[in-house]
Amino acid sequence: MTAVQRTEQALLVLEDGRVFRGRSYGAIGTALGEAVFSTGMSGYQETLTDPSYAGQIIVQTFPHIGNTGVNDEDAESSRIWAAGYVVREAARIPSNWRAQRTLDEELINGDVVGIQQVDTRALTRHLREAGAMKSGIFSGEAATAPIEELVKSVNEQPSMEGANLSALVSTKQAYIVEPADHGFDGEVKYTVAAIDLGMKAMTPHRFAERGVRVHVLPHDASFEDVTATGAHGVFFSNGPGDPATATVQVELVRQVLDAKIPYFGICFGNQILGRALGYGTYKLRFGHRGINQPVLDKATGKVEITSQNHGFAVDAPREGAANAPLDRFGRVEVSHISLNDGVVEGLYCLDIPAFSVQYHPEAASGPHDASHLFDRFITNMAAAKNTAATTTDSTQGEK
Ligand SMILES: NC(=O)CC[C@H](N)C(=O)O
Repeated sequence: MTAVQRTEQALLVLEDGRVFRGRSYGAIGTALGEAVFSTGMSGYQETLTDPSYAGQIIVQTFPHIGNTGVNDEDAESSRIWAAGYVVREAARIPSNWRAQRTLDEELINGDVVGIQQVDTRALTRHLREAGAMKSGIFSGEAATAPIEELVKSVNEQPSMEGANLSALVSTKQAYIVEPADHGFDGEVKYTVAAIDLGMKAMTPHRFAERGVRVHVLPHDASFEDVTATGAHGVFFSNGPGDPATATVQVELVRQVLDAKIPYFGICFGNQILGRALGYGTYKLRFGHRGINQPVLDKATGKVEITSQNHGFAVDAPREGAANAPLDRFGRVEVSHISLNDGVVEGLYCLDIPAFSVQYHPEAASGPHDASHLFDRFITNMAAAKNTAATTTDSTQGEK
């Protein structure tokens, strides 16, 4: 592993004209995206390769990044999806027995432009007050242009509000994740159809290790594609972009709910369930990103420390059960709320087998407090399977 001292000048430019100066990190050139901060103290490899970060420039609040290098096992997808990367101090020499490359090399290999030596505390305070905003990193030749020109190009990029990024990150082809390949050697009893809107690799793994076969389907899968898999339940993944643009997916979820097929959604999948039920979604000022986000489970009163990465949220009433705006779906409860700011972190349907969370129970990286939600989904699938079996038996009996 080579330790390179980087000396090229780099600039981080925000849409409001504020400029932070630093040194280059990773690839040299220009990166445009929405500047957001993440409070995770570890797990930078998983963060960078999480497809939900497409179109975003990540600012790490933890001041020393790259300490444990990068390995071939911890990536959450086949590439870095973050549009750019901002750190205070980049580790020059990683130290970990699993490290295979430096993070600097990995950013260069992925052609991801970064910046180091930035006062990330000042930057985070600014984003916290002013909100996530359009930004750009410019290094090498690109950093020599007049600041007004850089601010202009930052402002000309499309906004995250209204962005539909599912086609960009989703698998082009359906594929199957087999429990046997994930350490499970029992009988496979359940099949899940997982709609990939930018799914992290750990998610199908969490199903497979519990003996659930996962048919991963592209973002535009139809209801027929879903039923053709013989799925006992339908899962919608995390993913980048504005949930207000997920019209195709919202329609599919409504068909799934109408058919009373068990549904489980994570993050984008929570926002899509919210919209399918008739609620709106809105953009948060600066979002929740990190692996130390406290959430209250209202049913048990327990607090889960969770992994999160979202800039939008569902707008639903937080007190008690109420009929969904589309009342054919019956009663809905906001099941989880953020203990930092009261934002909706989960939805639970009382009359149909559907629930979702805004955070990441697959936890890669992050604490495993919420992994029991995968078991809850399996319980819902078991109940639906039993009901189907009983109905079939009694119909046969009547004949
Ligand atoms: N991780 C996710 O699924 C993010 C969902 C959505 N793109 C948001 O920013 O809120």
